[in-house]
Amino acid sequence: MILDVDLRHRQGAFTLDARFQSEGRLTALFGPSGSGKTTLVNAIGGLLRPTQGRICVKERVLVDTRQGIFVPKHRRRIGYVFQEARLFPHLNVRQNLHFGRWFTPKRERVADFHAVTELLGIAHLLDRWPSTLSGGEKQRVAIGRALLSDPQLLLMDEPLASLDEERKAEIYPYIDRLRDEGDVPMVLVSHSVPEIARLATSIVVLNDGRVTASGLASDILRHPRFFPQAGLVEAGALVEARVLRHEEAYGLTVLQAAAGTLTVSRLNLPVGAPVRMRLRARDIILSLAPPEGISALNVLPGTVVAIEEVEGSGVDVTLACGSDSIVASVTRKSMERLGIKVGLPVQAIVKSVAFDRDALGTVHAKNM
Ligand SMILES: Nc1ncnc2c1ncn2[C@@H]1O[C@H](COP(=O)(O)OP(=O)(O)OP(=O)(O)O)[C@@H](O)[C@H]1O
Repeated sequence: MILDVDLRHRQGAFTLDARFQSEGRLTALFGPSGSGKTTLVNAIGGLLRPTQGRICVKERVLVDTRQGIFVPKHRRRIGYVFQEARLFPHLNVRQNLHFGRWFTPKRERVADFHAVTELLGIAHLLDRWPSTLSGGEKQRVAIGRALLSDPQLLLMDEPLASLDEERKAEIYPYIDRLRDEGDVPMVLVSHSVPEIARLATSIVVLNDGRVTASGLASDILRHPRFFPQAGLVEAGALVEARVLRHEEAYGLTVLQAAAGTLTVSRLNLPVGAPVRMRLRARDIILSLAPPEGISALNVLPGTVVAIEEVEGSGVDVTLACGSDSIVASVTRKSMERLGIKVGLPVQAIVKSVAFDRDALGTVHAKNM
């Protein structure tokens, strides 16, 4: 288990009461402003002492108030990256990176300077001064500095929040690589659904100091009800696909997912390239028969596997489409009119596909 947290902490009128476990290589802590994300990260990092509870990172007990254990922050081997890069202005990039190693005992230094700078694409910046770097470059150096301290875990508290969309898109592929190729698990605080859909393998949803959901990113993102603050706008299923072919004459790309094929605006990706798509629950229309005479190109056959009532007049209908699962938000009235029940075969008409592309961030292909 990478993270095992069960803690209570009071600060003023606010109480954090958080319990979750995560095996994720990148665990996103998601929730609205004031829900307790930073408080939780600070408790894991040792910047605050929780009133009560237990925190384990990779099976190592960092806090156990019952047993009187509280490992001080400099002994936790946890790297921190904040919203602002906080580089030392009087040190160049190389010196800033070496500073990361300063507090790690020599025998415990395993992170390879060359490998880290290559992975983050900062090897050509080593002699530059922080003031000459872009926001995205500064954050990559800050991540490198944290990694070179040989942490057991990397905590990132909204590291991209102060960057514009273009700079964020520049950093995403590096975080993808760290997640997939590096050996340091990460915790990312974020309140951006597209960001966590792009990066997270596990998600912990916080609301008003409590964990309202936690689990695999693909499971959590399917359910609109876990994202009340995002409304139904952002939530949806994550579906992996590959570029099957391009239809140049129409400016379209056909993607192959387990659920079927989907046609979207021409993507600048080679045939065979993997794409992670988000099919938002509110962008799925259900039909009992294969639709005819409509302009939508994306219709996926599926079977209803679950129906969940949500607040208000809505219902979440989960479909199995091949080995993918897709959620549609429909009104209770539509559900009754169509006679939707578990086991019923239906057609999911996908109005719009949101997906991520390296270096381009999230793109929306509408009304295909
Ligand atoms: N030192 C403190 N004393 C009293 N209350 C505090 C203290 N620090 C934070 N709080 C309160 O605790 C709550 C949780 O704050 P926290 O910063 O953890 O939220 P957050 O989810 O990280 O928010 P944001 O996304 O805005 O950074 C807030 O209501 C905040 O006002």
